[in-house]
Amino acid sequence: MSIAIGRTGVVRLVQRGPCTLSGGAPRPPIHVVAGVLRDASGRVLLTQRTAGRDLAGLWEFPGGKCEPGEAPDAALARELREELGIEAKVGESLIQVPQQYADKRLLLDVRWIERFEGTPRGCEGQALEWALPEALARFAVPPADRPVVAALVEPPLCLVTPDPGADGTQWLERFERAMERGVRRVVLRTTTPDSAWAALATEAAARCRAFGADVRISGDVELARAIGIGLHLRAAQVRASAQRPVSHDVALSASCHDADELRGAERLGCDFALLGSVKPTASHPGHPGLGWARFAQLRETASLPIYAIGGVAPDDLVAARAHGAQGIAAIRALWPSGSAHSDLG
Ligand SMILES: Nc1nc2c([nH]c(=O)n2[C@@H]2O[C@H](COP(=O)(O)OP(=O)(O)OP(=O)(O)O)[C@@H](O)[C@H]2O)c(=O)[nH]1
Ligand SMILES: [Mg+2]
Repeated sequence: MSIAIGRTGVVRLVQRGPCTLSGGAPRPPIHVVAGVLRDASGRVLLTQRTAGRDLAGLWEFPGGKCEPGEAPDAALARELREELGIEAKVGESLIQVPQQYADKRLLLDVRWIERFEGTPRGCEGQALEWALPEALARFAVPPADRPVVAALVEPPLCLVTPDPGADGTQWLERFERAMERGVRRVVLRTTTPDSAWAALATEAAARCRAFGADVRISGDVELARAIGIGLHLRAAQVRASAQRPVSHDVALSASCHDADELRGAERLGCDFALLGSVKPTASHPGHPGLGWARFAQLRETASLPIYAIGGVAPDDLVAARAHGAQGIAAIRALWPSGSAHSDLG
């Protein structure tokens, strides 16, 4: 595996095989803790890796390796003292990203910094930049940091729509209610694509625009073009696509089940993937689900943001983030029931 800087400034992994010891056992990950420091105007601190170190020149969240026996909170407070000259109160976890590099496996454990004393400065000669979250995408970052940046700025929930059935009006009402309850990313999907679906999807896309939500259509390049929204590829389409099916100014994402498909999604320049099924689901009887440990292993091989899908609900968000997921994607768990008072929960 080698590392290449892509068009978007994100550094991408070029995978040539699993990162293993000569005997074939995976190397244990290096536990790296990093902190998200914010200033009064909500800007986030990035620091630039200095010349002569791995990933030199790239921008990262300040932090470093846990020493043997050292607790992660203490390690992060020590790193921030050494690197920035501040005393920091380490807070909750943002995301834990397992990531394979050419020469090592990493667990990038990112914590919010609740508060700090002192003014951060580059004690090791590193450059510092405070950037608004929406500007973070402009920085060239290591592969493990791409899911971290996404966790800071992109929606944690992704609704995949259920079939509209016979009552399109009711479907649209429920769709709007999902938006009202905070869904800000949608994959419009049906198993019965027809002209009624095209009309409904057009309506749903207009609702998304009104709510400022990101929206893509599953599987149908022509319909995506006609409505003027992003495209979401089915896993079989990822496998069948030699090149990106839409131009770079059209948002592209994909559904994946394994490492090959994740690599395919990354190769096509998808900005996120859905990976599952994580848990057993009623729609796939007899399929045990990947489980969180396998989800994290697959997450390691790619650097794009990945939502967990399949039997998961908003209750699973903490587990999802602890296994490197951007969040959870769901049909049922994000689709409001008939009662106007029931919650997404
Ligand atoms: N601190 C930090 N390290 C990161 C990030 N992303 C990422 O891939 N890494 C990788 O994590 C590894 C450990 O980080 P580090 O080099 O800061 O470790 P350290 O502060 O203990 O420094 P040292 O080993 O040079 O003494 C490096 O390989 C680095 O490239 C990030 O956002 N922050
Ligand atoms: Mg460091």
